[in-house]
Amino acid sequence: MPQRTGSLLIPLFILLAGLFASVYTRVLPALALDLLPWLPYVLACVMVFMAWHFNRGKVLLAGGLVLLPTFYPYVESESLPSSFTTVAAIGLGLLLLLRERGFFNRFVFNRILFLGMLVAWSVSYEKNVINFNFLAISVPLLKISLSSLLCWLMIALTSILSLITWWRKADGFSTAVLVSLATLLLIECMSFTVHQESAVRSAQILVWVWFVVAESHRMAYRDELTQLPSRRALNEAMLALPRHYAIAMLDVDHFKKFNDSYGHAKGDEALKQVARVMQRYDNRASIYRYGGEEFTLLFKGRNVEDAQAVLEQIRTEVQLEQLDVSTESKEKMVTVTVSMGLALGHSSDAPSEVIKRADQALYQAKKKGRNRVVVAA
Ligand SMILES: Nc1nc2c(ncn2[C@@H]2O[C@H](COP(=O)(O)OP(=O)(O)OP(=O)(O)O)[C@@H](O)[C@H]2O)c(=O)[nH]1
Repeated sequence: MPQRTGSLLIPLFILLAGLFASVYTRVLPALALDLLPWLPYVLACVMVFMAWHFNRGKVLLAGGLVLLPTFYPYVESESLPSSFTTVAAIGLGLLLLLRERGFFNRFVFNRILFLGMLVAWSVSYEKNVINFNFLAISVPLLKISLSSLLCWLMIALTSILSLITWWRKADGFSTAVLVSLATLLLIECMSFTVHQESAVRSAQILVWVWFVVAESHRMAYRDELTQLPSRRALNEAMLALPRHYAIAMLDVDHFKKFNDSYGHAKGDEALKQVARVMQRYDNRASIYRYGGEEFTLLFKGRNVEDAQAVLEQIRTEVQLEQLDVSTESKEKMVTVTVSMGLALGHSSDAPSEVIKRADQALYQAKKKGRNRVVVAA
């Protein structure tokens, strides 16, 4: 499934479930109806707890921002959108530009101060403490005030920014921001009752709870450098292998020398490049970073038959990829090569034994001169 579609699937499902639930709020028993308006706040507490537990300062800020419009009562339609919704939208957009710096530190404090300043401006404006008369004039044709037009323009700009960010990254955070913005606009534009709004807003907060859970899972099971599944994911996959499978171990040749010659950062780039080549074949094999400069490819079922051919293709493609190691004084492009060992497994074999045989075959490939694939006997 393409990454973009995949990233949207669960957040959209949560939002749709919230919308679906909002239709049925009428039939809820009286007690549930009394409790429903509190649900977003309870979920927000869960969100803040998880943000603290997983050290996610941006999630803490997002929690405050999505609740912000609830602190100001619904305003008349002619002054749509409320400045609180505008601040919430701008704040969510700004979060996309900021780096995650943890939950409790001076960065988060400064960010809260900045958002607090925006909120103070909004309150002052909505309560007529500050008054810009020219913002009240009506815009010809659109029949809305200049202030409403400016708010809409800022929301539109933020939405475009988040759409572009999501399109480029398709990561959990940009998806949560995008779905949150869509929910803010829905709540702003639809005439929801208090209970319907609570149901939809609860879904909006659940999207963030989902983000923290999914992100922690990703951190546990993905390798940070290459973004490939990690050794932990491999260990779990080994517990549910089919009857026929094959395991290949891949190792970058002379990698210590590469690091010593061009530096650790270039070494990291080389590892990412090798990972990218292997990912071209992720429909034929599951690919994992085993550790260091070693990777594992797991072939299952019918893919076992052409495992060797796939490994040969990977080997060829890796050595054709150029890597720029230029310095200020000298331009230089280099290539790396990889060696691989392949072992076939059967239901009677312990997977750890198959990995061991693949490792021995890899050792043979190194001994025979590297840049080759050896199949275990
Ligand atoms: N840049 C970078 N280097 C790494 C990483 N993980 C392991 N290494 C380096 O990979 C090198 C592995 O070297 P060796 O195991 O001696 O093997 P080699 O130099 O690849 O030689 P052969 O395997 O015999 O071809 C070590 O220098 C590690 O520091 C990493 O994530 N990034």
